[in-house]
Amino acid sequence: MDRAVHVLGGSPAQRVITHLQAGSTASVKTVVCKQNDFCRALTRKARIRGCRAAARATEDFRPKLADTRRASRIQLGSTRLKASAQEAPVGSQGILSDDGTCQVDDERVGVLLLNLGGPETLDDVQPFLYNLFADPDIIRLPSYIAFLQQPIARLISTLRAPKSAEGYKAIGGGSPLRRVTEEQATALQECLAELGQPAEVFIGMRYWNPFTEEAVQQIKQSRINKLVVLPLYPQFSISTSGSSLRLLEQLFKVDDYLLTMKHTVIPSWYQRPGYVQAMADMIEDERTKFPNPADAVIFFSAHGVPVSYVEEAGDPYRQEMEECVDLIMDELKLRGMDNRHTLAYQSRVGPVEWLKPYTDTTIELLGQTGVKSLLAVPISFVSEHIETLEEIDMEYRELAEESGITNWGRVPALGVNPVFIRDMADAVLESLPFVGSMSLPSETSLVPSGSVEDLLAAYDRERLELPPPVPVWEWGWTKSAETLNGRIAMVALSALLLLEAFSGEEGTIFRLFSN
Ligand SMILES: C=CC1=C(C)c2cc3[nH]c(cc4nc(cc5[nH]c(cc1n2)c(C)c5CCC(=O)O)C(CCC(=O)O)=C4C)c(C)c3C=C
Ligand SMILES: [Fe+2]
Repeated sequence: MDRAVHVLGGSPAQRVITHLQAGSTASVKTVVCKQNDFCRALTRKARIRGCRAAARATEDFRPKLADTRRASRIQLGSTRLKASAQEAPVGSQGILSDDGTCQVDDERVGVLLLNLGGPETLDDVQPFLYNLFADPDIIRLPSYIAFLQQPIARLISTLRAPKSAEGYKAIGGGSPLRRVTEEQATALQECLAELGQPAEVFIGMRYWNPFTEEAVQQIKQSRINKLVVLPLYPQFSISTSGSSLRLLEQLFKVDDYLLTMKHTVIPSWYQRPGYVQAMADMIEDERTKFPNPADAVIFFSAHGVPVSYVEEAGDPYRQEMEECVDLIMDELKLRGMDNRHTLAYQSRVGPVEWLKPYTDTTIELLGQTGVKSLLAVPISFVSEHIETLEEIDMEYRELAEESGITNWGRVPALGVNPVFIRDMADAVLESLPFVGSMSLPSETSLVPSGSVEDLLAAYDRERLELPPPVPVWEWGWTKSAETLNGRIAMVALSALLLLEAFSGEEGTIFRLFSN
């Protein structure tokens, strides 16, 4: 079958040569290259192969590349070398024949699991926190004080580290996130193989080992040419999947191999039937452990985000979370369980307002209103971690008991639950037809104006055929007075933090961040 080939530049000679070496027929129409030797190599290779038309066509275009290191899009002439874009990954094997056709084969599928990462030892806690707070998607500073991001991250991570370390100590001295994510990767890889789709599964953590940068190197080494990016967060948030995708975008933008690799993103998957079913199964199991299961309040506790993310920046997190809870409750109702339920947000950090209701105040309130049985369901994450093992199992359980709740239960995180893993494998299989390389010339930013819609569009040209895009979030200043007030507060906060840091006294800000 003839397939259109689009070759993007970079490490150019090698690419074209690889492209010309094996395989069979496809046609090449457009070549985007960064450097002149790309064209030179193409010419040489075409000559060696006796492909005169191709040699002439590429030679003709060489002068256009002279004096420029910027990418250029070159139409190679429709009759000699035909190509339309976005179908053949660089690195795929192909041969260019005299009529300018070249076939592409050798599919190497990869799945990149994105996750947060967590400190593995107590010594890792402060540097892990530094990486987290240095992320502009976690602490969003106005552009004119963006240069303070790193000093602020250093300060807050130092202030918070003792409290965080206490939590990690209580759960065995480190986060289980890496181990669980590795188990999930292995299970997913095995499941995909069983389903007849061999794929290599990689892990890219945002703030700790194994870092996303390493995953990306492994993807290159494995010469993956079809990549499915799967953030391990069921619901999308700017602060989690958004941040990881933004980092990935930066890494892709500066790497020619990755820039042209076919890939797609599954931005969120809270609505997938397998995930909903797996959650309902786990809730059903734990519910039966209560003396009177029908009385247990099903208490969904999600990791919070600052309210400004949702109300100013358009983060779809709260909406996706509420829909997710509704879907799980619908499933439980279908199974004959009509328990009362509630959703609250935990783990707030720092002095700003976070999504409400807060988990702690809701537990107290439920206790005050006479609730005796409570089943906690961690909803925003699929692995055990500090927020489930320490915050829910220890802090909130204690608070529940103090509030008069006598029967406590907690649904485990999904981990390698087979229904869940199978659903993730299905999600990968379903996304494969949408895998396509990026269409944008490499000098253009892949995230043109920081909107998530554009970000996803850049990652997946077929996005519109996938479930509807998440709403746009805006960067920088907006005109609303509230935003302005928020920004001013942030500047004031930064100033206070610096003042406290220099004075060496523990003031309000210290207490806010270290609690
Ligand atoms: C959906 C999940 C998560 C969202 C949303 C999220 C936002 C978010 N988190 C912080 C600050 C911290 N998070 C920390 C740990 C942590 N966060 C998540 C998940 C989400 N975070 C997980 C799974 C973990 C635990 C990882 C582990 O080690 O087990 C921490 C460190 C722990 C602590 O000190 O409490 C901080 C700090 C912010 C500011 C934020 C949104 C802006
Ligand atoms: Fe967090």
